[in-house]
Amino acid sequence: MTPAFQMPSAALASLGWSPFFAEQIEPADAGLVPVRIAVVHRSRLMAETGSGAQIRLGLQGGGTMDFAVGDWVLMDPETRMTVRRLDRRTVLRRRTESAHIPQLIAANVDTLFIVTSCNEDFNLARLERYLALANEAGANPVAVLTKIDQVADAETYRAEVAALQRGLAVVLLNAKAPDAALALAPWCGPGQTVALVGSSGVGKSTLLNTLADKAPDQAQPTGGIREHDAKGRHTTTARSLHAIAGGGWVIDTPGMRTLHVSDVAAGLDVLFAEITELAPACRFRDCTHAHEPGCAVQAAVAAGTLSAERLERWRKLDAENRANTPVQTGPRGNKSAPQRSKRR
Ligand SMILES: Nc1nc2c(ncn2[C@@H]2O[C@H](COP(=O)(O)OP(=O)(O)OP(=O)(O)O)[C@@H](O)[C@H]2O)c(=O)[nH]1
Ligand SMILES: [Zn+2]
Repeated sequence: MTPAFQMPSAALASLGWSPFFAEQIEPADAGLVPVRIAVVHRSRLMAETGSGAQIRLGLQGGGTMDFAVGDWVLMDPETRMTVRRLDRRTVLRRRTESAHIPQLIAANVDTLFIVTSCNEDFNLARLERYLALANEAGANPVAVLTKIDQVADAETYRAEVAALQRGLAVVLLNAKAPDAALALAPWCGPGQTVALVGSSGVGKSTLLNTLADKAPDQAQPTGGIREHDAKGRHTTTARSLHAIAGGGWVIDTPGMRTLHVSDVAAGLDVLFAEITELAPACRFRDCTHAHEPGCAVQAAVAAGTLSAERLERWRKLDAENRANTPVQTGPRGNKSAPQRSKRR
């Protein structure tokens, strides 16, 4: 009935629609229209339709908690009610200290720009936290190092960051320079969705404004001119989907003070692949790579092929992840930290 389902229009494709979503359409969905969530407010949703306009979506009971910016939903075009959400290709989420349920950050993100500055914010352990999040989400991580104009030796950071994960792309830029968007162009383009994450003040809003090529009156306030609330926190906390000049979509996220890891076991395995791959050679299947005899990981440290600092950072993140991740099954329910996974 709706031609969009048989053959997605160019507009839908440029909005990020792909066979992954088209395959979820069932005969019973005839007449419904796919739209993409652009803003999630407490009690309402705004969506992009592919025609350039945002519309307000109605909800069939329940709040907006289960929706993330970037989600695809099927809408009844007459009532503009949300009928159902399509399965996500990727999903970024984090558990805040107080929340029992992981909070949704963004959905269907192809590339995660992990933004850090070459000055105060620069920290390998912090980058590893974001990498674990990206890996777990299924998004391709790209490390974006800003403020290269403020340090003398920006290039020296490149190799350190690239070594954090196999195949990791690293981009160095001045977020305020007009050519900043050019450096990120390989990951942007029609149908591509990127998200910006990182600490407060590293240049995410500056990059967003460059990418989205916004008129000054529509621009996201940046650190210099931003208002703060009574607690001294930034007031811009909403995340939203913005069109990128030249194609693609960018989702901004509020600056995160501390990213606690949880629910990222698979993400850590990808990040620390060199450790994950050595573990099967350890004598004990549940080796903690700390003091056990016959530990292949400790042997690699002794041989100089694995740095002790890297192993220590793995240990810390792995322990934090286990402590913060509730057990899904088992008689004790959500009470205890999981047992060591059997890696063999
Ligand atoms: N010199 C220089 N200044 C930058 C660069 N990137 C950002 N800034 C400045 O740093 C300050 C903070 O930048 P924002 O873009 O607001 O940082 P943010 O990451 O969006 O911060 P939150 O919104 O709090 O998460 C602003 O004054 C920017 O102008 C850069 O590459 N070089
Ligand atoms: Zn071991």
